[in-house]
Amino acid sequence: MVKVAYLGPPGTYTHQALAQQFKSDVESIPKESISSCFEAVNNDEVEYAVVPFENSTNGLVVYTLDLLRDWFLDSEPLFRIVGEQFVAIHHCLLSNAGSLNDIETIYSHPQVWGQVGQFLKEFPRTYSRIDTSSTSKAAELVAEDKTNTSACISSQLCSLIYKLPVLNQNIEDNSKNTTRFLVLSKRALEDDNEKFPYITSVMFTLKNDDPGTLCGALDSFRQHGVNLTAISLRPSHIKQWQYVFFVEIIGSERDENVQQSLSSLRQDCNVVIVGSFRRCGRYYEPSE
Ligand SMILES: O=C(O)C(=O)C[C@]1(C(=O)O)C=C[C@@H](O)C=C1
Repeated sequence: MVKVAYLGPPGTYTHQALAQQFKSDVESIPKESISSCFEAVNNDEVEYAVVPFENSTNGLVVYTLDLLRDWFLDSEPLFRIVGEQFVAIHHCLLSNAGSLNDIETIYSHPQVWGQVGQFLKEFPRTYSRIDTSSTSKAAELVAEDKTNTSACISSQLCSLIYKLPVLNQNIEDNSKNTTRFLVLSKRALEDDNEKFPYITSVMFTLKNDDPGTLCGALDSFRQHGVNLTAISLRPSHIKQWQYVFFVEIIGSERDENVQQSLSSLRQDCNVVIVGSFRRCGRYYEPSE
């Protein structure tokens, strides 16, 4: 039986990502925050943790990016990103209210508001918006509310778990709305799908701010024929206006051209490899 931590309580989209990744013989352990998922994997309470990383409509989950920076920038922990999952995200409005006109408060996770902008713009009345630690926490709160004037934006699964009627479904702006999740662990996942490429996730800071340093850093990948597919940045928290850059490249850290590109990147940058893992097949078809 493998123990896996996830952002709880039960019914989150992260819980669905976990179920997609670990099909049997799994003990799912809900945590109150993404940061407790990192801690659980670091202190061996669990073998794996699943955390949200980015959404196709609303972008990066900055909490996760900041945790990666905080755990990896100074000291490399024993765990890494060992896999990814993609979940097709279809949001519902759940409530015990008789109609939308009775709803005074809507609860959801902060990542969600930007995914359902159109639905909320057309909402028939004014309401207060309250952020929760997850979409299922929102459902838990609405289920406990005896006034029947609150609603949550959560998954269809939450309607079953928390016994809340679905007032509206598929309220996401984009029908292809998808969230990407990361699997963290001290040990690799079984590598069973050789037809998909490897992805390597790298974090770096610049050693100096001379003209061309950042450009040269990125050119390390081009020089060695490595496909750089994503770049994001966060404040480094070391020095004012210094950034930590997160990049993703196609290829395994064991590939010769990846190793060469990383050694040329190291000339002007402090570099940390955050993970090197097989691309998940759902990247191509998230609802498969
Ligand atoms: O609250 C949840 O259900 C989560 O799993 C978190 C989360 C996120 O952080 O992006 C995951 C998917 C959705 O994009 C909305 C929320």
